[in-house]
Amino acid sequence: MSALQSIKYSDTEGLEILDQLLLPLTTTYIKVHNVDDGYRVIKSMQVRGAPAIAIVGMLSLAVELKSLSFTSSDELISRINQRLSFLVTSRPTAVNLAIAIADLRQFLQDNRLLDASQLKFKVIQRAVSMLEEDVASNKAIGKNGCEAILKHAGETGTIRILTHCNTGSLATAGYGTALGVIRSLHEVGKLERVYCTETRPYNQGARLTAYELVHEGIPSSLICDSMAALLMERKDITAVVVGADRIAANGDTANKIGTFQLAIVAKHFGVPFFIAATLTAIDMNTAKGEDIEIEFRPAEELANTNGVRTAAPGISCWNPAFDVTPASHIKGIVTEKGVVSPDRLSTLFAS
Ligand SMILES: CSC[C@H]1O[C@H](OP(=O)(O)O)[C@H](O)[C@@H]1O
Repeated sequence: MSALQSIKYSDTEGLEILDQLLLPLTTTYIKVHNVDDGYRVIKSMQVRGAPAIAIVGMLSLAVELKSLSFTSSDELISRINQRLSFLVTSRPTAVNLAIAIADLRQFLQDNRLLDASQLKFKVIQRAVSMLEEDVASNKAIGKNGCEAILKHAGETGTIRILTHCNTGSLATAGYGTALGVIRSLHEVGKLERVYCTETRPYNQGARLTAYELVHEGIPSSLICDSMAALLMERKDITAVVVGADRIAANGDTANKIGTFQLAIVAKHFGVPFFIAATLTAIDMNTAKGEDIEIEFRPAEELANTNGVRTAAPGISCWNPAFDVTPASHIKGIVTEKGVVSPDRLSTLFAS
């Protein structure tokens, strides 16, 4: 059965995103007509996941440009740069969108001599190509991560994986990063069971990862975040595999809140901790984890569940959406180009 599709794009139908705030009980697609819509659905987390954020952001620019005409490439470039400066402020921690924006700005500079219609066509083509490129990258991540975990496990029997948040088809253009590794292990018949954390307060695990795993019949169990230590003590977990929103040059990794404590518990029990991410989540311009901006989300997202107040009225909330796992707690970073230790990220970019 095919995985769930978070992003739909066609030349004729334009751009639609699956409203992930309503999953898993309601499946509703929302039309995105321009960058204002793109910014809104990203900031509200109707679409989320570092790769999906980058793809929807760039496709929202593409659909906006298709509705406009320009008299010169200078006018086109000025419009695009102004919209990109707005779009990049939608969510600060994940770097994928910022990298895609920086790459597009360079592309515009390098191709500023093209006429407006040629340049507009190429900008739209770049955005559309991100969909296929992301799926291909995720499948390579899945293969590389599967091989690395089986090698660590000594290829004997089947294995048990713990994962956090949602890093599957709902966080990407398809297949997923950490969940792509899990899919690959399942496809080769080596996955005994995957445990997914609830991932409070947005519940990406309980609502989205569990949805993907059940949808595809992958053997899985849901745990709440506070059960992770007992799980690793009692269930012989082979490895922890999670995603990344921004990997600093020294290998420190920002990911969904709760990742850092999983890494601490994994280190305590000697369970290898893997990050799975595309190269576009690696930010070599940010030296270390403490330099990564952590997004804080509205108190209501912590105090409420499905819009119903659960916390005592009047209590204040501290609601960071991410934390940073130090490189010292990470065994390997799984990418589409291979698996490296956190201190060898630069080798991924060597020509
Ligand atoms: C491959 S998704 C990467 C990353 O994005 C998620 O954050 P959010 O749901 O807030 O967008 C989570 O941290 C995933 O690990």
